[in-house]
Amino acid sequence: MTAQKRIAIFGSTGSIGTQALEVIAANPDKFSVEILTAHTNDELLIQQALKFEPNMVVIVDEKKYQRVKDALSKTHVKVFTGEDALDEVAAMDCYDIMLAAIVGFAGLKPTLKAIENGKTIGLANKETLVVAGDIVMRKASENKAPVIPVDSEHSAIFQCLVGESRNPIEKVILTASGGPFLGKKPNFLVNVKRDHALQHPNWSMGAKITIDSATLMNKGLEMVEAKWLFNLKPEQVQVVIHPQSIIHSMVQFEDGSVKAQMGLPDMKLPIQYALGFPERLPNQFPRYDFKKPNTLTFEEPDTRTFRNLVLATEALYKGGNMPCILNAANEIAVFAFLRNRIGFLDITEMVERTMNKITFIENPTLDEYFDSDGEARNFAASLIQM
Ligand SMILES: NC(=O)C1=CN([C@@H]2O[C@H](COP(=O)(O)OP(=O)(O)OC[C@H]3O[C@@H](n4cnc5c(N)ncnc54)[C@H](OP(=O)(O)O)[C@@H]3O)[C@@H](O)[C@H]2O)C=CC1
Ligand SMILES: CC(=O)[C@@H](O)[C@H](O)COP(=O)(O)O
Ligand SMILES: [Mn+2]
Repeated sequence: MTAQKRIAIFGSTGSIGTQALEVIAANPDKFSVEILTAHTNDELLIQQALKFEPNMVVIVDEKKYQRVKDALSKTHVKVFTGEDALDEVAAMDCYDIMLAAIVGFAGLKPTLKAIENGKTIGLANKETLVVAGDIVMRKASENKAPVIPVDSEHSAIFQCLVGESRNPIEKVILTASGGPFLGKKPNFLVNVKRDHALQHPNWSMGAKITIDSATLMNKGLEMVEAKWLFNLKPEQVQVVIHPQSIIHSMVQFEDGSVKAQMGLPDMKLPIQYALGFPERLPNQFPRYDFKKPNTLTFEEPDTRTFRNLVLATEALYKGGNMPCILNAANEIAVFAFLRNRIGFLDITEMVERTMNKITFIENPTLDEYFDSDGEARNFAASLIQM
């Protein structure tokens, strides 16, 4: 019997984090939970800690610390608080695999810390690679820290590449559902509100990524993520709309052969695959039924309407700090849209204006990525007050 893998879930109270805990609960002989972290959701963190009895938890919001500490006082769970605590526990010896499931730029620093300590990373947080993919992948290689994708498209590509290490990739084809506004035009999109944009047709996810799917920025971020994970040139990354989300992505090899990974849209599968890798673990997840009449369709993205895909492609080709700028502006814009401060189409407008404003750096240091992120956020935020 193989030893239990010791898991640290950064972002345990989110959509990915809670599904990861379901996977772990179903496989107690395979996994133990050592670290759980949350931003502000003290109640769920406490419940999770009482159930899984990790070594330690982090509640980033210092106002919630005492509540968590009191609630766990009769357990052996150590409680930490503050942003720096994420980096500190990421450097600890008590775990083997970090599931990087914090949303946004905030996930970058703890993930880098885990990489510097040679941990295996199950990477859900795509923003980490969008912001500083060159540094993250270089450090991962220097520290022999495997990065196993959790994002469904990248997990699909990773699965297609198993056993193909000698065979160059011609291109990868990322599938996109098209989101809730597939087929809609700007005259419709100008009026859409957050509640409609939060209705993803196939996946149940956190709010930020759900809005990104509706604007197609999610696929733009995933293009950059794919470049770094699989060491691709920008022209080797293609996007196709596949509204059913059954094919999770494809790899085309030099002989023209295309491999696809398929299944029902359920994030528990890529989460379980990353935690269990290289083993495939049995489970009771629902299966795709080929006997049911189903049509799988593919179409070109409408980039005249969903211009985020154009902006992200520009950032992908330009490189340097441009994807970091794109990401920062997008995070500010999505946050503002979720609070009804700006309209749906303003998201793209804000990202474009920020990309045109912030100084381009071809080979940024980590500090310069942090500076670019801060400058882009400030500029994007200044556009909201207008
Ligand atoms: N959900 C999905 O199906 C998929 C998600 N991903 C990616 O995975 C990541 C997580 O997504 P998802 O689970 O949907 O997000 P959620 O919003 O559901 O969860 C985010 C998690 O991060 C924590 N968090 C938020 N802000 C901070 C912060 N500033 N510092 C520390 N922790 C923070 C939250 O804590 P709290 O609850 O306390 O606020 C929560 O635990 C994203 O990068 C997303 O793009 C990729 C593919 C699919
Ligand atoms: C589940 C997952 O990986 C998401 O990134 C999903 O792919 C979003 O759907 P879209 O294809 O609509 O962006
Ligand atoms: Mn995805």
